[in-house]
Amino acid sequence: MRRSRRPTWAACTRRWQHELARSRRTRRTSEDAAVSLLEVSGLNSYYGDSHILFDIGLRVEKNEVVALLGRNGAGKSTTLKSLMGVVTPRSGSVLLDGVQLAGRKSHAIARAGMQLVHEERRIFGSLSVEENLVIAGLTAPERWPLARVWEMFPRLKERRNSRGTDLSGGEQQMLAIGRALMRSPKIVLLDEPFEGLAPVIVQDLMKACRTLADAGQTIVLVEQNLAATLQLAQRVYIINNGHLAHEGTAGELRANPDVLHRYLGV
Ligand SMILES: Nc1ncnc2c1ncn2[C@@H]1O[C@H](COP(=O)(O)OP(=O)(O)OP(=O)(O)O)[C@@H](O)[C@H]1O
Repeated sequence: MRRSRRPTWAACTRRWQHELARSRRTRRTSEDAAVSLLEVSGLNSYYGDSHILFDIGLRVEKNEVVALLGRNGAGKSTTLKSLMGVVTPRSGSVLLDGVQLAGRKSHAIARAGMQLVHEERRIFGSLSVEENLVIAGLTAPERWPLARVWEMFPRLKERRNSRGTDLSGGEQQMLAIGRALMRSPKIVLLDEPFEGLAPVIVQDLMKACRTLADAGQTIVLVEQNLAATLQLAQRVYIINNGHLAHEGTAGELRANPDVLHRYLGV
């Protein structure tokens, strides 16, 4: 009787394998939960002697749209430029998918999977839409097929043979975003994509950004258009005089007139 109650060797092995698999599953889940796609901490940036960003910290999860809001001159664009290495932060950490990017050159940061769409768009005016896109993808380690950009921005497909200078402001902005996407980025930083565009064009572009977000593209958005921002973003950070002043979901911000008034003047 006593002997029959003892577990067999095979039963021990099965139990051990089961425990091992369970611990692996648990470990993978907790690691995934702990590490965001982008983790920024203690970021300090200067222009010459002027201290512009003070200990900025933020996180962005994969597939998330996160917005940076704040008054003019608050430091939003400088934050994007500091992430992208256009401005070299004096201290702090920028981890993309666990890789440290702070202090690296922009081209290395681009190769690591981050793309900044500048406010001034930076497209080649003398080249066609298609040429602009193909050139953008040339040196990328991975790239989107053109068909995927056409799918995201059907308007660009219609204008594929038009020169950059012949496009409307909204089309140029689509092309600038399309150029970033050609490099198959893990994260796209959009600096004021709706700036200077007519409301009807903003609606078109918003639709395209929504499609992009729904397709799982991770985005950090800096934008003055609060209504558009709160429609697109799931979470929001407010920067005030170079300091992080507020963090929350878009819904929480909408329901918080005090914060809206204090930091955004609305
Ligand atoms: N190249 C530069 N040299 C010196 N100071 C700069 C430079 N660019 C921006 N600044 C200053 O840094 C501060 C933050 O500017 P930044 O452009 O980051 O603000 P922002 O929140 O993006 O505002 P905006 O919406 O007006 O662009 C401002 O005081 C601005 O005058």
